[in-house]
Amino acid sequence: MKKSAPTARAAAVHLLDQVLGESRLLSDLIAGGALDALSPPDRARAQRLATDTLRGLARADRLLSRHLRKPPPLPVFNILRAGTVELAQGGDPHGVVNEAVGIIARHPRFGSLKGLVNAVLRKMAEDAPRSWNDLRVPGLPAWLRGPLTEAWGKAAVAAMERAHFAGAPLDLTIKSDPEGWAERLGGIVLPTGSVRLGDPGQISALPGYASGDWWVQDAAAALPVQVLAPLPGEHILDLCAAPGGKTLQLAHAGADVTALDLSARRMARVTENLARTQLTATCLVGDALDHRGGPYDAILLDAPCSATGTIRRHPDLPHARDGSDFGALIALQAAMIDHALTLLKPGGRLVYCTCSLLPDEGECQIEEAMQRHPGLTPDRAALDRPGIDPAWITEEGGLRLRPDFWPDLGGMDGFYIACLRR
Ligand SMILES: C[S@@+](CC[C@H](N)C(=O)[O-])C[C@H]1O[C@@H](n2cnc3c(N)ncnc32)[C@H](O)[C@@H]1O
Repeated sequence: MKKSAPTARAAAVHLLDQVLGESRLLSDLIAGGALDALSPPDRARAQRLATDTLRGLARADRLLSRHLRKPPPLPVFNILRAGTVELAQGGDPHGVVNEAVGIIARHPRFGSLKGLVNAVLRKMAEDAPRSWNDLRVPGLPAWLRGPLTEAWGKAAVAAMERAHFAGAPLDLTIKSDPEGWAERLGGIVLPTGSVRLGDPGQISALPGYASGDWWVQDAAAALPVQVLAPLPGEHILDLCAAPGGKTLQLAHAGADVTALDLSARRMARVTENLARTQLTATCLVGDALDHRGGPYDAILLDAPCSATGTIRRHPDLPHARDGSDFGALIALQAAMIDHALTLLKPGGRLVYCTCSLLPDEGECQIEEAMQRHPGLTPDRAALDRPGIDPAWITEEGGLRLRPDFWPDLGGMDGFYIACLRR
């Protein structure tokens, strides 16, 4: 018998099973082809439903707990969770309940629980739209909430949790004429020059995508290159480059860019992005710690990190991670800073950044690097850029960005950025 084509809802539930059951990240699952059997609009729907469900998981569980004596097996629970979130968002009860029942009916082990799914989701059809907004904003897990509260205080963490729950708009870095593109795409120009769109729909269908006039990049993620301030013809090493948003900025500024990343699969994205935007860079696959090139006028080190600054867009992260890899990442970041300094021209600049909210991956790295390397100094003047609030500048001379900043504009990713000179 021919297997029926997967639906967006079934694919979303399967993603949830893997994030919550196997601690897999959505980005890895999607890059590994998890949604390839779907049409582009269904792919977008499945991804949206999975991310919305992960964002609202605590609320969905709270509502469901009123009608479940104990948590059901994970695949059943996830169908109920996704259904509850869809219903809370105003999904058509008939369509949501029927398809959820159909998905569980086809499940090889839990098909017999279709009656439960039907009964509970019918109750959710009444409860969820009515009660959803009265429920508490979902909090971060203890492993992350603890260190963040220690660093930023309770009120700031509560504001971050609100920002995580609100999700993220789509930001674009524009080659030229941000005002014109903002008008064309129905967005706004942010104080730092990025263009922000509210509800963009299918990104690849937007004007300017195919012609390479812009690329997707959170406004905070666009700042490290603004701080580095590349000049035409400068030799610049982009040490952890993929998927390449910052490589594109450097190349667009006219720098002679060498872009390197450990992952061949992710580096292929850099090559694709360069081709689409008609920009050039030398692309290398390899370990940053083994790279022997230069000396370079400037180096951008966007080091691998906990990515805790990107939870607005990646609500799977708190569910799929537990912080056990932080120690190894912090050690790798320090080793990368030390190695990058060996590749820099005297007087050259190293911009270090991480999309992390943890001072151990930001402020502390820079303080410790300056202790290890006498003569290394923070370039505070480099942080004096349009749209950068002086209140974001830290004691040791870096820039701390948080998701709860720009609350009226829709927030920004969490980042730490410092420009060092030697
Ligand atoms: C934060 S991401 C970089 C994002 C990128 N700069 C951008 O703007 O699109 C970190 C990158 O570091 C890469 N990476 C991890 N370990 C590495 C290593 N030892 N050498 C080089 N790259 C590494 C990962 O593959 C990942 O692409």
